[in-house]
Amino acid sequence: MAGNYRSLHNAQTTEQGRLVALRQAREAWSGADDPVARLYRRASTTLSLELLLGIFAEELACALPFGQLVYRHRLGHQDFVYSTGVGGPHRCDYQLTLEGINYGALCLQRRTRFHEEELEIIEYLLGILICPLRNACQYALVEQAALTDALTEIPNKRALDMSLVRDCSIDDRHGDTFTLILCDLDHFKDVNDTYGHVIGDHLLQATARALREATREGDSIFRFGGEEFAVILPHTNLADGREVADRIRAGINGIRVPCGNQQVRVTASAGVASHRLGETPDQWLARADDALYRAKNAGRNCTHVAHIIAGSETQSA
Ligand SMILES: Nc1nc2c(ncn2[C@@H]2O[C@H](COP(=O)(O)OP(=O)(O)OP(=O)(O)O)[C@@H](O)[C@H]2O)c(=O)[nH]1
Repeated sequence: MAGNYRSLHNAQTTEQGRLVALRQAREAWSGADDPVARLYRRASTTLSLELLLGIFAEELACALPFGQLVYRHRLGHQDFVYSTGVGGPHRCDYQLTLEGINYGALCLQRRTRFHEEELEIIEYLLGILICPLRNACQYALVEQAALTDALTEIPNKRALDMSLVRDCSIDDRHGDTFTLILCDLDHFKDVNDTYGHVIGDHLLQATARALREATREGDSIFRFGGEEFAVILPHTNLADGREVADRIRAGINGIRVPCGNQQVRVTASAGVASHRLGETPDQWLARADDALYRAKNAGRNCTHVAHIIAGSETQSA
């Protein structure tokens, strides 16, 4: 009995000792104020690549002076670039890999050369960065997939909604002109019914390419619904937006999808609306949709614009 009590007592003492040691280790770690402990702590607080690299740059700057940090990585179908500071003639480059997978390239530059012990510090801190960096890259890919249409590989309706909100507020704050084009393939149901969904899918993919070709780098294209696409043109007024819509429609008219001994082709209708100050994303979208509706009613294969004349809204072909 006495032996049992002693071993129970010893076990409790050991448990308590472990707990105290863990507590002390945790307090020492969370209270430590060196770049290594801080980088460990801070890097685990975010899945944002941009924030993570900002944290890394801050902690690295506490450990050694550098002029510029540039990080580049191809994430899915987008290039991600983070850059901070001003460069110099001396540089060190790192290819960041974990378990054989590439997680981008990081380059540090400054005016004086890097010493051996400084390179060791950089490599040590990169060793801490790599796991959180992998998590952030994977998160960015998931986020990208959630905003991308799987068939056409262009941004989807969710991405359009986010863009409309952002562009409305930029216009309201800075008076920048944004024009929205809604573009819908004509009688697309007939294409599917006559030639099958696979041909329909090829046409949708070719339409996304035609949109890309007819627009500029700074313009944004989206698959809005089944056979409906949207384009947002920054710094563009209604008249120029209309021209772009016609160029897009001409591009779509030029698509030929081979099916047996036939070439399947399609036309498109478009509705164009420029954002008005104070207008909500839904109101802006509704005006473009209304213009598109009128283009369809006018016989399709044409562009209609929404605009205001003396306080009342009219459409023009
Ligand atoms: N192949 C294919 N078809 C799709 C996809 N998404 C939607 N559709 C088809 O697009 C067609 C849209 O038909 P409607 O809304 O009647 O429009 P429409 O036939 O183009 O007629 P209008 O727009 O009035 O000219 C339907 O047959 C949908 O099945 C897709 O991802 N792939």
